[in-house]
Amino acid sequence: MEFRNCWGKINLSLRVVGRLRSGYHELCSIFFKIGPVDCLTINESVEDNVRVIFSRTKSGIQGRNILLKTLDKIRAAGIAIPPLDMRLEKRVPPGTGLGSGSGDAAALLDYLVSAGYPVERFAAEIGADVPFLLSQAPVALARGAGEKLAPLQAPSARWRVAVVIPAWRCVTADMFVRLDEYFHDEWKSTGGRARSEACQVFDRLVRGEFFGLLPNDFSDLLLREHGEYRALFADFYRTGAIAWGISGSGSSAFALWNENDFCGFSTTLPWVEDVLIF
Ligand SMILES: C[C@](O)(CO)[C@H](O)COP(=O)(O)OP(=O)(O)OC[C@H]1O[C@@H](n2ccc(N)nc2=O)[C@H](O)[C@@H]1O
Ligand SMILES: Nc1ncnc2c1ncn2[C@@H]1O[C@H](COP(=O)(O)OP(=O)(O)OP(=O)(O)O)[C@@H](O)[C@H]1O
Repeated sequence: MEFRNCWGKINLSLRVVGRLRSGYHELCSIFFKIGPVDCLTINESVEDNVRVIFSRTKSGIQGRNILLKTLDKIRAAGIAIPPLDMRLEKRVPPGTGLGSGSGDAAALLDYLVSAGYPVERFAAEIGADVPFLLSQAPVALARGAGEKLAPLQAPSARWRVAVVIPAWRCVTADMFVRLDEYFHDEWKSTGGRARSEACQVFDRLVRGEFFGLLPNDFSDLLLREHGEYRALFADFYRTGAIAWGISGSGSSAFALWNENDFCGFSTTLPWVEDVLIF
C-alpha cells in the first residue's frame, strides 16, 4: 500500500495575456502551493477502481475521475501500468479554482515515477496545473498554459493562508469562455506587464507589506455575479490580512496574513461552505 499527499494551489496573481495555438489561454500567474489537501492511497489490484470520500463538503466528481483519465492516457502511449485500486480522501471540492483534480493527478504521477515508470512528460497534457503540483517548487511564476515554470524563493513560514470555499462552484472551461466574451481578446495586460506586476506583487508580499485585492482577470466577472465576496474581503481586512483574492477561475477566495499577526480566521457568512487554514 502506498500513500501520497495531494497538493492544491492558489493564484497570488493571474493574468490572461493571449491565446495559444492549442486554443488554451496564455497565462502569467504566481502559483502558490497549499496543502496537503487530499490523500491518495494506492494498491496494485486486479482492476482499476477509485473510491472517493469527501471529508468536509458534500461534493461529487462529474464524469470519469482524473485518476482514471491519467492511467488511460499513459497506457494509450504504450506504458503498461498494472491495474490500481485507489482511495481518494478529498478536502477540496472540484470547481473551486484550487487545482483539486490536478493535485490528485500529480500525486498519482509521483507514485508512478517512484515505481519506475517515466511518466512526468504527461503532466501538462493532463491539466494545466499538474506540472506545478508535481514539481518540488512551493511557489512559481507560471506562463504558457501554466506549464512553463520559474520557481520563486519564498520564506517558508512567512504567511498563514485561509481558503474560503463558497456554496457555488465554477467550471474552469466555462469561465474561460465567459472571459473571452468579456475581454473580446483585448486582454488587460501584455506578457511583459503581467510579469512585472506579478514580480511586484510577490516582492511586496515577501516583505510582508499590505496589498489588498490581488490581481486576477476572473475577479471582475465573479465579483459582478457574487457581490457576497465583498463582505468576506471586508472580514479579511478587519482581521489584519495583507492580501486577498479569488483563486484561479473561482470559486474559492483566500487571504494571506503575516505569520506573527495571524489570530485564526472564521466567518459567520451564511454562504461559506468551508474554511481551510494553512
Ligand atoms: C485557470 C487556472 O486555475 C490557473 O491556475 C488553471 O490554469 C486551470 O487549470 P486546470 O483546471 O488544470 O485546467 P485544464 O483542466 O487543463 O483545462 C480546463 C479548461 O480550461 C481552459 N483553459 C485552461 C488553462 C489555460 N491556460 N487555458 C484555458 O483555456 C480550457 O478550455 C480547458 O479545457
Ligand atoms: N479527482 C478529482 N478531483 C477533482 N475533480 C475531478 C477529479 N476527477 C475528475 N474531476 C472533474 O474535473 C473537473 C475539475 O474542475 P475544475 O477544472 O474546475 O477544477 P478546479 O478544482 O476548480 O481547479 P483549477 O484551479 O485547476 O481550475 C470537474 O468537472 C470534476 O468533476
